[in-house]
Amino acid sequence: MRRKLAAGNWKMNGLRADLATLHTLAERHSAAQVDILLCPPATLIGACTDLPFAIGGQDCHPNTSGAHTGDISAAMLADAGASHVITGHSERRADHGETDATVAAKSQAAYDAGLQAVICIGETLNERETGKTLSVIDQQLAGSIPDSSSAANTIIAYEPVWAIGTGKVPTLDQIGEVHAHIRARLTARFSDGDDMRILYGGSVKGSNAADIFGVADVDGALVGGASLKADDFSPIISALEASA
Ligand SMILES: O=C(CO)COP(=O)(O)O
Repeated sequence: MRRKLAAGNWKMNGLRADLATLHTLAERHSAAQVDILLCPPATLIGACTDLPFAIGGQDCHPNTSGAHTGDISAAMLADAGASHVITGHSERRADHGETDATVAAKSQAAYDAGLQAVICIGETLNERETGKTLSVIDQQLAGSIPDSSSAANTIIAYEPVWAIGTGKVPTLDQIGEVHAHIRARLTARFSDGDDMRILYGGSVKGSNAADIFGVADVDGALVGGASLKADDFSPIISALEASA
């Protein structure tokens, strides 16, 4: 049985004053029947460790240490109190030229430091409109997920690039098609592939969460904008609990 997961990705947002949001969420959801993961900017990880949620980084370097100014290793995230790290987010693939091989190396670094990786994949609008969605997903799954992945160390996030921050959401049938495809690939490749969680991400809101969580093989959400405010994230967590 896969436990449902509500994950928030704060991206490059959040100052110490915004931690109040997380304390409000903690008051409302400390006894949640689902897992909750928050990925604040790295500067806030240390200030989040007293919260009743899992805490994650948003990126890590593939190497364990060294001359990489401005980068953060997986071991540093773990040392600061994180248990998870997002790898291969489309914003990093686009802004920093990360390839599938980079994402696989970062995910392996996460495992080596004892972190779970939330590995992101998803097609662009052009790829969807030209009928390439499933082949892009196949390529990303094959290239971004290390052979050492398991349900214990890996969560997959399907985030169509065109749905991120746009208010556009695939139809439920489109989400279902991609999640079923990912599930089939995971079970074919990994002995515990049926236990790996697959999150949907891209313009998830309180108003569409229940419908999305009703789709087969959607084990939760990776939420950007709507995770920044307690009043926006809270209904998503509640919808996930109701679907569990
Ligand atoms: O990129 C996302 C989460 O990683 C999704 O962002 P939005 O929820 O803001 O669309």
